[in-house]
Amino acid sequence: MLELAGLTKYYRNNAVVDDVSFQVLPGEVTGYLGPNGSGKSTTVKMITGLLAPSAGKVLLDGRDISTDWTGFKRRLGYVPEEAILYSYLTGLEYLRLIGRLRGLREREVEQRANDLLELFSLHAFRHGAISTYSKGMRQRILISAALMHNPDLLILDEPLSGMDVTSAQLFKHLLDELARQGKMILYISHVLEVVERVCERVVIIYKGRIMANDSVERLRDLMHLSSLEQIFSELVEQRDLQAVARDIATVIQPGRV
Ligand SMILES: Nc1ncnc2c1ncn2[C@@H]1O[C@H](COP(=O)(O)OP(=O)(O)OP(=O)(O)O)[C@@H](O)[C@H]1O
Repeated sequence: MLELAGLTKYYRNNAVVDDVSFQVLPGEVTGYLGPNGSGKSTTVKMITGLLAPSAGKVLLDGRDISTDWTGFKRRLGYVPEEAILYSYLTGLEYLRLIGRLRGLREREVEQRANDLLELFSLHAFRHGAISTYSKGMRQRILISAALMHNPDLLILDEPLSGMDVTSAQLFKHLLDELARQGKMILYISHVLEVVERVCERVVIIYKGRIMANDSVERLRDLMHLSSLEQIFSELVEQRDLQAVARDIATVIQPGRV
């Protein structure tokens, strides 16, 4: 089990992640949902070791991950929000590189890289440079790379961005399958409909604080609302979007300055 315990990050005197605690259980896809700027990526950066927390800790199976980064990273598969890839490598070369860095045996590297490329419909493009790939293809390469070493913890930051409908459906089935195998999966998104379809449990964050942590079903029951979108707008203060849209349209009018 992955556990966040009182995780906090201050920038200057401002807590952008404020006492965040929740668990990611094996066999479940846990959604981490919040609007832009709510603190999702900052939380993920603390889990993956890219940022040091101001307070709190992250535990994997009861052990503070900062006491054994190497052991933790061996168990982690991470799909970052921004695709940072060696774009001059081909898809196959990239997966080989990742497999070797992950310490897989050469035969395993070849087998898994080719199998994943095939299953993600990238095999025909395996000898093309990643720089020539579309956004959706890059995303599928990133997901393949995260799966190469068969991690038991997966952290996926907006993994569907740029993916077409078929790839997205395949990905949803894949998450179900990986959860059934007992993996821990944390799925970060600001897209409500996606989280609702993909996750059993959802943690909602707003302005750095947890607003809700429950199963999608229970949240619906509690709030007597049918969709996560309605629940979300109940939980977090919504700006008057129409008024903001009107203001934007007004400020760009000629003759205002
Ligand atoms: N290095 C930094 N210095 C100061 N403030 C920061 C820094 N990084 C992030 N923030 C602020 O922290 C808050 C949370 O940002 P974060 O990127 O975690 O949000 P998010 O939920 O991931 O948003 P998005 O959905 O847009 O990716 C934002 O208000 C952001 O401006």
